[in-house]
Amino acid sequence: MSTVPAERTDSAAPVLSMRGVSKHFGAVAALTDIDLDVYSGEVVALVGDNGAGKSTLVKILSGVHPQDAGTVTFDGKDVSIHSPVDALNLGIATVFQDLALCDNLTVVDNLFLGREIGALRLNEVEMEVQSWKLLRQLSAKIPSVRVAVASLSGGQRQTVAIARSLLGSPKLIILDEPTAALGVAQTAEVLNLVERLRENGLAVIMISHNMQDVKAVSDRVAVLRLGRNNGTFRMKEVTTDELIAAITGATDNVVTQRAAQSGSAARQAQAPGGAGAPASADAAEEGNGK
Ligand SMILES: Nc1ncnc2c1ncn2[C@@H]1O[C@H](COP(=O)(O)OP(=O)(O)OP(=O)(O)O)[C@@H](O)[C@H]1O
Repeated sequence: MSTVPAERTDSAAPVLSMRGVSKHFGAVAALTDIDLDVYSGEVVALVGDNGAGKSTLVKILSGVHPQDAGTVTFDGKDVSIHSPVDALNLGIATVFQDLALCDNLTVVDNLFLGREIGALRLNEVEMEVQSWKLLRQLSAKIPSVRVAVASLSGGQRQTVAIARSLLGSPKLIILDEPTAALGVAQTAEVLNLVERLRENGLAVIMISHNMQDVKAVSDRVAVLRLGRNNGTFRMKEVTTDELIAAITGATDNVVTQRAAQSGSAARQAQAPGGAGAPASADAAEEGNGK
């Protein structure tokens, strides 16, 4: 298994940087000491088994839950995200699985719900023009913006939800299982859309349980296991088996090796004579590729 962490070495700063982020729910440690970087113009898949902490991480970034510890840096500034409005104002948009669309309203109405154009009298024409502009930018296949969202396919509904999140001009868009429950053609449509987001320079975090989708569209993949980082990999350099091993814990990766090595170094240092601790610590540093 690859033990090289996929940290980027280019000079651009990440748009999102999380360091040491932890979150407890009572006695449950949902996240412990999480680090995550996401750059503009890249898609990072966030994967992990059920209960690994993916939703909790996303909820911290979208202002649903505050973290207990750690820092979040967004667009070069340390930020505190106390509410969904804070997240949106910063430029972090999240499309949750339920999509939060109103089925009985049209595509235009859903896109502009709560931010209608026109103070006293709605400017329907302008909203329709803006809707088509937005959907064209995403190469979206929507038959008409005047049909009720209820009549659209799952992929088209996902498209409308993503387009809606773009109206606030976010820098980071988080997609929570965007292809869950979609057929083959609709999945392809949504994955194309994710590529458009990347082409438009957005940073994208995509939660997914589907390794095919992850491989198809991600630049990097961050694995969570039991609420901790369990490796970040460049998509081109990792096999599906390696990813599954990191998700299930079937194979140790650099993070768990490092923790084990630090533990054994500490134990050796406490042993009579204490020999070996510095060498083990060095080995751990080398193993981390630093
Ligand atoms: N509001 C909450 N109250 C109590 N415990 C919670 C809460 N939200 C999450 N947890 C716990 O935190 C841990 C991480 O859950 P989380 O939903 O973040 O995982 P996940 O990776 O998104 O899982 P899934 O893929 O099943 O959605 C789990 O043990 C879960 O039971």
